[in-house]
Amino acid sequence: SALQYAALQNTYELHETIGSGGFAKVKLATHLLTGEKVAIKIMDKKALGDDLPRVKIEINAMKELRHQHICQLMQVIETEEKIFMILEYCPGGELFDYIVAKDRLSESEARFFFRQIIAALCYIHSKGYAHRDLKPENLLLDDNQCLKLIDFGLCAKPKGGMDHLLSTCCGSPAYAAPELICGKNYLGAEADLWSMGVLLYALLCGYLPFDDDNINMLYKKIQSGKYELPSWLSSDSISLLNDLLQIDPKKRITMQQLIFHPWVLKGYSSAVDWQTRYYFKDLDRESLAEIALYFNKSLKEISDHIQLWNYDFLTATYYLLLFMKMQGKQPKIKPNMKKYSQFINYN
Ligand SMILES: Cn1cc(Br)cc1C(=O)Nc1[nH]nc2c1CN(C(=O)N[C@H](CN1CCCC1)c1ccccc1)C21CC1
Repeated sequence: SALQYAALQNTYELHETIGSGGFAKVKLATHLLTGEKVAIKIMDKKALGDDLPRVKIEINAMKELRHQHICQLMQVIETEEKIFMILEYCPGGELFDYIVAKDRLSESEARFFFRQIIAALCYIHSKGYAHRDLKPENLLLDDNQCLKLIDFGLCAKPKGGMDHLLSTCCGSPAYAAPELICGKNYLGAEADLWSMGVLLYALLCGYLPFDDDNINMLYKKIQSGKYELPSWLSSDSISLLNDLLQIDPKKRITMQQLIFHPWVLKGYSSAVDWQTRYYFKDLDRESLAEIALYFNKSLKEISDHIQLWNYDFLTATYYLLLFMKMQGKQPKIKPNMKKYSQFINYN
């Protein structure tokens, strides 16, 4: 009911549900000040139970990660019963559905997407995180064929850095690395690279390399490391799949080798440009000025507030104005929203 979401009053207008998973649902919404679409992930704290720590892990990770191929977290609202995560809206839906609709992708289209996936994971690993739940359902398309990675609820940031061993067995079985499913300690980055191999196979073939309705049979297939090579696969594709789907993580290709692999470079003049294009050293003055004007505050007051990055309504407004600018739109606050300014308590 409308009352349930008092926390979003005067700031977002909610529309239809666009996704529902176990303990959460995602609704399309409009950020009223800019008119921009956002996706709001709504979780009930009671229903979450002992999954609540996973949400905190996801929120803390997403606050640290800013990259053109990661779905941007813009605001977090916590009430007695609910947690709301306001995230970037991706109007293209899941990569999973895109592959299903096309049956399978051509080698060049698979390469176009796989280079984006490499960029996202290379960036995440460089920040000390492993995603651990890579699959086409967790890669969304925006409105110009760009992929955005989501669902960081299973990610790990080992205390001792990326060469620190992990032990939790998690993620989706069909994408899980052999060392992960047999309970050994493993390195997050190496497990992500295996999942990238499964993902690449899914892009190129339209089905999974290891699949079985019986979980134990599935595990045996994964641990065998044997998978079918359909006739349409090129020898370059076969060689890259072989490098990624190595059962022994120490024989598996590393991220540094992957970004220079011949298959990844084929048809491109440069290696994967994995660094983030989001520049936050200095804040964007035009966006700050727009906010200062609207709330009748000084540029310095707004700039100091945004620098706190406390993921309140102002943080979301700043992100959205910045994204509008990146898309070549005027970063403007809608004039007819003037009447709301006195109601909006933005933190
Ligand atoms: C499906 N779809 C179709 C169109 Br058109 C747009 C979308 C769409 O979902 N767009 C979209 N933009 N931003 C988001 C989404 C979906 N979305 C999601 O976070 N979607 C995930 C999807 N997971 C994949 C495997 C299990 C659940 C989700 C997580 C919990 C509950 C429901 C959904 C965000 C918020 C980040």
